[in-house]
Amino acid sequence: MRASLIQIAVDPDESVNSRRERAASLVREQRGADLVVLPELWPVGAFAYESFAAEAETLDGPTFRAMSEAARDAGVWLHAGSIVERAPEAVLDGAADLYNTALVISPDGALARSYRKIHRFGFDKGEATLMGAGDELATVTLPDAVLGLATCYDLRFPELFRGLLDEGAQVFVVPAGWPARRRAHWTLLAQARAVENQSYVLACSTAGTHAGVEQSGHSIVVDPWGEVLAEAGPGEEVLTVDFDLSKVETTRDQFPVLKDRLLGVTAPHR
Ligand SMILES: NC(=O)CC(=O)C(=O)O
Repeated sequence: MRASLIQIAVDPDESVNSRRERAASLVREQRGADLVVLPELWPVGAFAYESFAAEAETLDGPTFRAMSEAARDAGVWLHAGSIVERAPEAVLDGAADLYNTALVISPDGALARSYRKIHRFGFDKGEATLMGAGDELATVTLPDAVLGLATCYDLRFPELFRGLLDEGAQVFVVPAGWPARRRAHWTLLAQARAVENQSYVLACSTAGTHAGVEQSGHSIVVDPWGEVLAEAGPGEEVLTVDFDLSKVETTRDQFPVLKDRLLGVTAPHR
């Protein structure tokens, strides 16, 4: 499989519309990739809390439309990162208004799956205060691979990844707006999730600085043995990597730790 991770910069001197157009042209340049990945909340910036309500959109809103056209033009599967979703059910009493929602788009431009981030970042109160929590695991079956979806802070919660593994995931895709000051955790957690689940991890962060938070960049691709196959630098960059999906099965066969699980096993593993 060939994956391209678009580590787009989210500096505040660029408008959301301009970044959307730029992201769409970067996606169009990835023709030939099997999967293209954008980061978390790249239209607005993951820490730009004061802009969330104004930039919130529905699942068929401007980001989806721009990304859908770009995916179709390039003929690629696109994990379009996440958007601030304005939820249609918010009119119901007590339902959350906003969610941090990831979108996966098929090469014909259709929305194949959305995923509402389950673990909201609560350390600075922003996301956890402003957004609702998702409550559903999400996998997507591509022609060659089953993707498991997680977003940013989710990377710290191994039980989410075990749940995705039990639903058949072979490749975890993790868009993020990860802060540079915790970059050591980013790399370590991506490798840990890969090793413990004998799966690929494609983790795509934003670059740049917004709302006073320097973003880590350093998007990373880790194989099922925990080896780093490719890692970006700190700035805007497209990280393209070819990887062999059969390594998931060979790793699970040759070093069958997943067969030795005793606790919380909900599905058999080869
Ligand atoms: N912002 C996040 O979702 C996660 C994060 O910053 C972390 O360190 O974890």
